[in-house]
Amino acid sequence: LPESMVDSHTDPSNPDLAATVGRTIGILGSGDFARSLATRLVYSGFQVVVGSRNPKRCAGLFPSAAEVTAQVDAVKKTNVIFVAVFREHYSTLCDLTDELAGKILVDVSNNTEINHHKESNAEYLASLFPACTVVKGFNVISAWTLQSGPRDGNKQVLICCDNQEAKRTVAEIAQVMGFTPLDMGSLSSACEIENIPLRLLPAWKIPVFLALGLFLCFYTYNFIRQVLHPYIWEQKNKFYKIPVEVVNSTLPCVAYVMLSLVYLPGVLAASFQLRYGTKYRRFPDWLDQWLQHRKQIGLLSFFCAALHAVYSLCLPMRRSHRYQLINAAVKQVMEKKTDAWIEEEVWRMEIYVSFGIMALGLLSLLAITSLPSIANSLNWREFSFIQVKSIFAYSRATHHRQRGFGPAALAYQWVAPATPVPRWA
Ligand SMILES: NC(=O)C1=CN([C@@H]2O[C@H](COP(=O)(O)OP(=O)(O)OC[C@H]3O[C@@H](n4cnc5c(N)ncnc54)[C@H](OP(=O)(O)O)[C@@H]3O)[C@@H](O)[C@H]2O)C=CC1
Ligand SMILES: [Fe+3]
Repeated sequence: LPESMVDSHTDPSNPDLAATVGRTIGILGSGDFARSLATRLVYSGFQVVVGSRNPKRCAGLFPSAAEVTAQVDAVKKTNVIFVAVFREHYSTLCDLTDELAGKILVDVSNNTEINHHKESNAEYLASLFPACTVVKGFNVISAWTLQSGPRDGNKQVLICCDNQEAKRTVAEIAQVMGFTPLDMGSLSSACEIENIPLRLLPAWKIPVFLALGLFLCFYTYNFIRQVLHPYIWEQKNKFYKIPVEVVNSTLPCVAYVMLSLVYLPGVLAASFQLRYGTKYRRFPDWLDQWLQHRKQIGLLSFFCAALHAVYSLCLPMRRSHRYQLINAAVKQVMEKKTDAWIEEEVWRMEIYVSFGIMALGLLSLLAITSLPSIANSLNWREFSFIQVKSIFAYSRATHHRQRGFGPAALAYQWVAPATPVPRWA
């Protein structure tokens, strides 16, 4: 599992860090990534030397503090070299084999497809230059993030390498640049790191399909009840309900089922542990998966509830509603009734709306506290206070305290994952 390398290096008076600044860093390539990297390195206090096949042509594109020369010259001047070149062109660097021997090569490359090649780009580079130490890193950072600085955008730089010393050096450089290095272990993790920028919201796939499936089921049911049934049995044309009313009665159904699916796996996990009498036994895979998707399911539930609130607010805006109101008024006049007030109906509606607003408020609180930046600012008790006690009775909490912070306690949470995952996931 990834272990943050930050802790041992956060001290700004760290002599290792001080030694990194002022050091010369080499970059091979003069493309977008190389330019952004050079800019950031120069800002961070490093000497930069860029090795290009055509130094004259591209020198103007780099900050003036960076030296742009031929590849061979650049390589000779430094021990740490970022290879900002595409994998397909790695073999053209083989002319530099002698000059590169014994140096640290940082592979920053990405692929266009998941598992496109048999071996990762970094392992391929290492096989081309066996006398070098290859470190994988920085590929999860875009050229844009490098240029604009780590203030906005992803801060974590995932690093892996077989050599601890080289990995430490690159981690220190990343840290001086303002990024947060994250140790991902040996070079065999490179494949995993290279796949990260290519993944499309991996944790959201199942929850989104679940929400869509539920929506489809409930929509069909509501459509049959509110539109098809009156049409067939009473010959009433209620097709105008399709875009707003049917959708609006479907959304809360989806929201409720999704919310119950957030809490159900926790109960199942607790029963599982009670049944086996231990918290040290792994949950079955399906339950583990389910536990890990609770945050996304919860946020989608909140999304449906919020949409329902907006739809409901807009109901009286519709023309159909206006016509119905006028028709009812006309009918009332014809019947010579002057007062349509029904006390019971009035109270029902007032209480209904009030509860709806409060429910949405509570759900917003759950959703907001599940965001990592906010969840991190709460301690365990505060977090469980909001996540658990706002939903469950107090007795649950005493149960947590007896069982400690084991998976059973986690199981009641909306967000705490069953297995720790790196923040970017
Ligand atoms: N752009 C981005 O946001 C990111 C890019 N990366 C990675 O960084 C690397 C570089 O990307 P990027 O800068 O965008 O790409 P570019 O196409 O802009 O630059 C590639 C550079 O490679 C150099 N090069 C060296 N040998 C060759 C060769 N034989 N044929 C062609 N070019 C060669 C060229 O520099 P010269 O002519 O001076 O030798 C060229 O400028 C890639 O591996 C990419 O996956 C990773 C993360 C983000
Ligand atoms: Fe409602």
